[in-house]
Amino acid sequence: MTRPGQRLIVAQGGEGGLGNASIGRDVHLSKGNRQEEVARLSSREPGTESFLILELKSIADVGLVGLPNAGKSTLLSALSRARLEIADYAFTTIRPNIGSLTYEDYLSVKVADIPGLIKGAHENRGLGHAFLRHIERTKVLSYVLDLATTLNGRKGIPPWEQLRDLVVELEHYQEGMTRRPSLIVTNKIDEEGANAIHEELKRRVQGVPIFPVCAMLQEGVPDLRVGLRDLMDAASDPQGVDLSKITV
Ligand SMILES: Nc1nc2c(ncn2[C@@H]2O[C@H](COP(=O)(O)OP(=O)(O)OP(=O)(O)O)[C@@H](O)[C@H]2O)c(=O)[nH]1
Ligand SMILES: [Mg+2]
Repeated sequence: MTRPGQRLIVAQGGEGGLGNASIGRDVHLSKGNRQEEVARLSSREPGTESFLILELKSIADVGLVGLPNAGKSTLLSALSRARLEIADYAFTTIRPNIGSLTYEDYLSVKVADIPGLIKGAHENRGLGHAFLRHIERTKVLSYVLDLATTLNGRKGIPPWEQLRDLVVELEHYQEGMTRRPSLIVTNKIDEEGANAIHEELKRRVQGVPIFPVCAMLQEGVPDLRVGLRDLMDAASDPQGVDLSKITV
């Protein structure tokens, strides 16, 4: 069900059968005749039964995907008025958050922040990839990459590998999912050395727009808002991320 007020019959009521109440009190029948009359009035088709498992799929326009700690929740807070839990450890977000981004012409775009994905999520590593159902129907994907994972001697996953891992996981979840209009957000551009990593990412990844931001200080966020809007409106010729266009 995808629209408010939508109706769906999940179990059909029975046909006929008027019940005892339909036999007037003033009708005097012998016991035998009464039973016959009750049977006659009650007999028709029984209703159907069904057992339902309902699964909620959030409906958002933009889905933020990224490794844990990339800054997805910080970015959603910067884009919208959502106030979210943000912390310096993996898997801070354990359920999806939705925030609204409103443009000057009052277009409101819903952005979903889901728990971080890691390589092997489709084999249930990390929190698994069940959360991807919440971004299954988004129009636009925004990959949030962390520029700081290898700075200051850290031994994290460089952003181009983060991107490749995310694309692989999304494709495992649903083939063709990464073909929808996409952009890349390179976060933590404020960190020393992040600019060079951002430049390297631009050399290694072709075909989708890349927006450097510092989600924490909301820098680069206005340009990102415009970029998201362009993809929503399909202003240019939007593309998804193509694995063959990532050099790792
Ligand atoms: N230097 C810097 N740190 C940032 C920036 N944005 C977020 N952070 C920090 O990165 C850490 C993770 O931020 P979150 O927004 O919780 O990251 P997340 O991607 O939602 O993480 P999960 O919910 O675990 O998947 C926090 O300590 C943030 O303060 C940024 O622009 N610059
Ligand atoms: Mg989070």
